[in-house]
Amino acid sequence: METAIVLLNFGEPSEPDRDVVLEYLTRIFYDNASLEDAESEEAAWERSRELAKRRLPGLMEEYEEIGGSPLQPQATAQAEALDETLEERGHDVTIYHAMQFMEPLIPDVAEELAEEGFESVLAVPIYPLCGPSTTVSAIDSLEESIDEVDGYEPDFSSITGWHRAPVYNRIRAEGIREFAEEEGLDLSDPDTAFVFSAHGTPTKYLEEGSRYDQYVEEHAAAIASMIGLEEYEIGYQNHQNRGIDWTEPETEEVVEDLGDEAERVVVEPMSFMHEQSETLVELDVDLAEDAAEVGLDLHRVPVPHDDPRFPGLLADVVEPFLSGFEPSYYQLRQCQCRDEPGTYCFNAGLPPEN
Ligand SMILES: C=CC1=C(C)c2cc3[nH]c(cc4nc(cc5[nH]c(cc1n2)c(C)c5CCC(=O)O)C(CCC(=O)O)=C4C)c(C)c3C=C
Ligand SMILES: [Fe+2]
Repeated sequence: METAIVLLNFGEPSEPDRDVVLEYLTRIFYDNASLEDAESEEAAWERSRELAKRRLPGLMEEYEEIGGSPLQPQATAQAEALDETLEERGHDVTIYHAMQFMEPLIPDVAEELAEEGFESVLAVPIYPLCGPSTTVSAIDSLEESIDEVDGYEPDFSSITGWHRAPVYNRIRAEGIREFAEEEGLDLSDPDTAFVFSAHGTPTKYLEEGSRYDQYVEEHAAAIASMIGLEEYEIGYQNHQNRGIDWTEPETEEVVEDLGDEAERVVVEPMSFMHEQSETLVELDVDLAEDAAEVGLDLHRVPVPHDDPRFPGLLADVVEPFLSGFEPSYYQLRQCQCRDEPGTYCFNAGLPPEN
């Protein structure tokens, strides 16, 4: 029985093309339409187009600055590396990658899976920290798209949160250590501040039960203790377009406040497994400028998208599904963020907050 593994990503335009970026933004806003109370689906699309038009000039500027996003080639390389690793391990499997908001779009990939007739499909979102608008929404979208294909009913499973996988933590911790060494930084120097920067999320999603902020906090604590960091800050990169509340504090504010305390700041972009506008522009350009204004040199840790251990980590995570043994043998358990049959993660045992 051949299995398809679908690596799910956010997607980002490879070229700064206005029409493409407008459509990309419209899809993102529509996917998050539940943040507001639209009266109908048509009204939700209308509102998404309005928000997209408003956001377009700013985002175009970002893509022009970097000549388009490198996310797509990096995601393709990850899929190829996983393919090779699984082949070396003797698994008969085909790897796809699908994007929530850019081609190859999830519904198109679902059609392809049906045409090829895979009997089993495993969805693996490449988001290190499970969240409702990314991990959960991407899996929902793939399962719904498969359901919509007439007469196609493969076994469907998915893996949501994998930030607790030990190898992943080692990749991030060693990445920080190596970067500090290369840049000649002493992370224990009181003049060197450290900030974990996470993509933010609307607080409405947390109120509805997402544990994203807790994952951010526990992962930052684990990495800090692996690298012997006693003091650090967490900041969120927010996308406030609708006048609703997002996670606090913002990375920008955190860095501005550090101006009185340190000479430099090291920033770890903990939410990402690809370089993209959030790292290459929001951090490397905009945040570096904000930091300079308060007298801080900013050093941004690179995203370990091509770490040679990453394909092995993904292969370990998917192995029970390919070999037919019980995923709980590897501590994978029923996911609580997506409480659907066949959805597994490493996070189910999260202690309740307070
Ligand atoms: C490659 C680009 C992006 C990644 C990866 C990404 C990850 C990510 N996003 C959220 C939560 C939200 N993001 C939202 C909007 C949004 N995100 C990106 C890009 C990436 N996000 C863009 C271009 C946009 C559009 C808005 C903008 O200002 O640029 C939203 C929706 C907000 C809304 O509808 O009002 C959410 C929610 C998380 C948690 C995450 C994790 C890695
Ligand atoms: Fe986002």
